[in-house]
Amino acid sequence: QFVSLRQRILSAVQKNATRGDPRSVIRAIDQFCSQKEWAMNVGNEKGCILDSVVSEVNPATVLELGTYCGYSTVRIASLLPPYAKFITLEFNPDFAAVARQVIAWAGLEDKVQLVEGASSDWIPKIKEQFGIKTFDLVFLDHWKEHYLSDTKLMEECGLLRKGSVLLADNVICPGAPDYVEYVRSSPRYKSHYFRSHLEYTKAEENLWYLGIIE
Ligand SMILES: O=C(NCCCCc1cc2ccncc2s1)c1cc(-c2ccc(F)cc2)cc(O)c1O
Ligand SMILES: [Mg+2]
Repeated sequence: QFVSLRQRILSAVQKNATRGDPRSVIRAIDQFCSQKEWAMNVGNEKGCILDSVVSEVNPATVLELGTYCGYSTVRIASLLPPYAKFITLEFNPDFAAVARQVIAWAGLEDKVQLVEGASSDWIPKIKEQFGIKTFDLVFLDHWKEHYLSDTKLMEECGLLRKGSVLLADNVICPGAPDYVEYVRSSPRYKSHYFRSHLEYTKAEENLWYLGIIE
């Protein structure tokens, strides 16, 4: 019968990755997506940039918007200090179900809280639900047309502080032009981009780095 792409990604992890070894989980997904079928994981090229930003920020609190199969969730969680609080939001319950199993296979289920639902519903509830004051790092990889509205919502909810870092995937492809325009023209942000390519392709892409300065 029909097996969904996300199920095939999970099977590739369970077949080719070692339980409790996050790097082998990442490698298994990248091999599957570059050799068998494209999928919208952040991928290894942008993933290495993500790793370097996580390592540099060394965040105590992290929010990921858009879990998908948990590929970037595993990359981030494997680099966090033991006391860190990491929340990842996923809207699609089928993606969330696969991501939970991928995160568990990597042995990182205790480092991440996967929350199902829409970012616009959850962002206003994070402070009281999870006892988090502000986020040191936010990785935006969900609906591209919600990057701007959700960034403004996080500001309004007091979830961002001076020094918070926002890292956004896909600002070129599929693109988040209103977000880029807003953050580039705002005095509150120091922004720059990392040149890269769309996952598993040669298409031009950037990761957009944002530092909150006020
Ligand atoms: O749409 C993308 N990613 C978001 C999926 C939306 C899932 C959501 C999560 C969530 C959580 C909380 N609230 C609301 C939401 S909505 C995406 C698409 C491409 C792409 C690139 C070229 C193509 F030809 C075709 C697709 C590449 C990427 O790296 C992506 O990230
Ligand atoms: Mg993406």
